[in-house]
Order: sequence, then C-alpha cells, then structure tokens
Amino acid sequence: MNARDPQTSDIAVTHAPMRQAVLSVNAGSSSLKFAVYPVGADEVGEAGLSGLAEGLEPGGQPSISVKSPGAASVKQALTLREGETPFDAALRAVIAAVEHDGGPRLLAVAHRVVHGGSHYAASVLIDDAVLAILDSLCPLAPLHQPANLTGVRAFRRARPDLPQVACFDTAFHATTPDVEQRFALPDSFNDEGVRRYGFHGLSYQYVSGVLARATPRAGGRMLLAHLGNGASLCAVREGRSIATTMGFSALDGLMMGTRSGAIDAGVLLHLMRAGWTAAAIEKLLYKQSGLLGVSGVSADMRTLRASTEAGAARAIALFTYRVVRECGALSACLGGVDVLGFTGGIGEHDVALRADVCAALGHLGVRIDAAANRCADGSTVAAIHAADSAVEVWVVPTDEGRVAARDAMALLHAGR
Ligand SMILES: Nc1ncnc2c1ncn2[C@@H]1O[C@H](COP(=O)(O)OP(=O)(O)O)[C@@H](O)[C@H]1O
Ligand SMILES: CC(=O)OP(=O)(O)O
Ligand SMILES: [Mg+2]
Repeated sequence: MNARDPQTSDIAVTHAPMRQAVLSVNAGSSSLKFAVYPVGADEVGEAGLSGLAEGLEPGGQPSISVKSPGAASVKQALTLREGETPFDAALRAVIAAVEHDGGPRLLAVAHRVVHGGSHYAASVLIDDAVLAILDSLCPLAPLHQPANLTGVRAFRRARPDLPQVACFDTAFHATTPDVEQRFALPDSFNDEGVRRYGFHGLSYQYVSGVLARATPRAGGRMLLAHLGNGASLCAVREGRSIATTMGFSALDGLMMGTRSGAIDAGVLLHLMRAGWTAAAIEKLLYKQSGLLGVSGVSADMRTLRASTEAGAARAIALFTYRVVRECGALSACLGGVDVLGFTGGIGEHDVALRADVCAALGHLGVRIDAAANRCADGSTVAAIHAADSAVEVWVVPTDEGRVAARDAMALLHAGR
C-alpha cells in the first residue's frame, strides 16, 4: 500500500463507459461506502465503480479502496492536507476517483440516511430545512444518523452544484399496520412519535424487487433476513412490509455485531438504579454487546467461525437462536411463509448459519438443498431450497445503493 495523495495520483482502476451517473453514499462513523450507478434512458444500472474509505475515526489510519466491476480492489492510504479531517480527505478521494477524466457526469448524490422518523415515508431532496429535521432525529439512531449527516454536509460543501437526496431505511416500513407500530404505552407517546419505525428498508426494498422478478411466489408471503453488522427480519406481504424486528431505534430485535437487540426494559431500569448514565447504557447496548459482548472475542462472524474459544460458539448459538425465534414471530404475522430470503454479509455468506436456521424452521416446511446452500456465496442470486420444500429459500446479495440511486433519479425527474 502506498501513501500517495489520491487527489493527484492515479488510482489504477478501469471504468466501463458511463455518461451520466448517481453517486450513492453510505457514511458511517468510521467508514464511507460509495458506489456509482449509471443512469440510462429509463433505468439505473448496476454499480460501476465502488469502494470503501475506512479508518475515518479521529486518530484512525484513513485509507480508501476503489473497485471496478470484474477487477480487484485497489487500496491506498489517505494523506491529510493541512486542517483536513480524515472524512474530508476520504470525500476528496471519492470525488477524484469518480470524476476522473472521461468519467461520468454526476447528476446527484443519494445518501443512505437511517432515520426519517414520522416526517418522511419516502426519499427527499435535501435542503436546510430537511437537514434540520434529520438532525433532530440523531438521538434515535446515535450509531448511524450523525455519521450519515456528516456525509451529507461534507458533500454539500464539496459539491453544492449537485442535488443531494436522503433515502431512508425507515421508509419501506411506512406500510406496516398500526398494531405493528404502536407500543403498549399511553396513547400520547405514539402521537409524539415514540413508536416502531423499522430499518434496513433500502435493503428489503431491493431484495423484494429482485425476488419479485425471480419467483412468482414472491407476490405472496416473504420472510426476509438482513443479517450483517446490523441485523433484522422483515415480513413482506404482496410486496409491502407488514412487520419487522427493529423498532423505534436500530437496537431492537435480533442480536447484532455489537448491539444487544431486544432487551427487557427492566434491565435498563436496574442499571439506572445502579448508577449507570444514559451515555454508559448507550455505549453498552450499541457498542459492547451482541456478538462482541457475548463472545468476548469479536463482532465479526468470520472471526467467530474461525475461533475455538467457548465464547465464540456461545455467541453464534445465541445469534442463531434469536434469528429462529423472531422468524417464528414474523411467520405468525404473515400466517405462513412462501419465500424465505437471506441477505447482508452473514446472510449472503454464512453457509452454516443458513443451514441451522432452515433446519430449525422445518416445521414451516423449509427444506434446503445442502449442495446449493454450500455453493451460494453471495456473488449472485441463488435458490437453495430442496425440490420438496414447501417454502422457497433464496440468497440475494443486497444493493442498498441502487435503490437510493433509483429514488434520487425519480425525484429529479419528478422535479422537472
Ligand atoms: N464468508 C463469511 N462468512 C461469515 N460471515 C461473513 C462472511 N463474510 C462476511 N461476513 C460477515 O458479515 C458481517 C458484515 O456484514 P455487512 O452486511 O457487510 O455489514 P454492514 O452492516 O457493515 O454493511 C460481519 O459479521 C462479517 O463477518
Ligand atoms: C440500521 C442498521 O442497523 O444499519 P447497519 O446494518 O448498516 O448497521
Ligand atoms: Mg449494512
């Protein structure tokens, strides 16, 4: 890896010809994922150039990896200019990599923003007023929203000429019924927005669309599992979300990489009486729990699979159990399951996890084909059910950025 300034250096990547494009951005607290989507006459195509800037936390070792389709990823360290933050340096490198000589003309930047609250049930063009509302939602998604908005602000500064669009993880779940959204709290809380929103909506929208084209049974009852660093399930009926495991925040539901998932509120009262502050509890639930907390080894499923520590096995068993348990709940909401879909880093790649979850769902009529399951590596859409399975089982590599890019183009067309 070399430490050349990417603004002045040639990142050795090749580009498929692309005249106009949308840049999709997913800005996290320590990383920034991006992908460039070609805009055709009436369709947003598959990602061309894509990449990841990492080590953007204060004191981190910032680097950027850029990948063209069919080529290996090229990684290089980022050199900070005077007064520049790692995030700004990453942004500069992203823009330089995308808008190289002969590169596409960018029409918009589509930002994944996790929380739209009760304000937005669809993507929106960002202006100062929108940004102020999105800022007010930061306490509801402290791990994601501030970082998402840092990305928005940085791109607005760097490219004020480009329309910036916010695409929400919550929007896909706006169709869930009142009983799904409501907490059993006094009614006034619901009116104030204390209710269940759900997340990973861009991923569920993408996967639902792919499955709708792949199988006629996707028009019925689908149980989708997005299992990555963040993890959730979504029950989709006739293409619309009817229930999901995340709620008011991205803490609810399944166990995750560093997040606890659902936890009895009594535990929080217990901690508060023992003197824990809100900040300490937030850190515990968002950053120190989940696979990391239970295993004491790692938040990364690959590391846990390779580990011989008892904690690693314990964490995997609990993760699996929680997925199975919530699959039971959501299959009840659906009244049965026609299609089960796996996505996210773990869902797309972890053969053993899929096998164990599917074995536990045998009572629903789920049977997988062991060889097909072993072959499904997340590089392409794959059916993994056995011929006698009552439920179709699919592995779908997700692409949240493409949904965001499509929404951005739809907004631009609508504004014309
Ligand atoms: N081959 C694999 N086997 C098991 N888990 C994997 C594999 N590849 C990636 N993962 C897991 O996927 C998770 C990250 O998922 P991903 O969807 O990429 O996360 P993010 O939410 O950051 O986008 C990590 O726990 C990682 O270990
Ligand atoms: C909402 C959420 O949990 O997102 P991620 O999986 O990217 O952490
Ligand atoms: Mg993700």
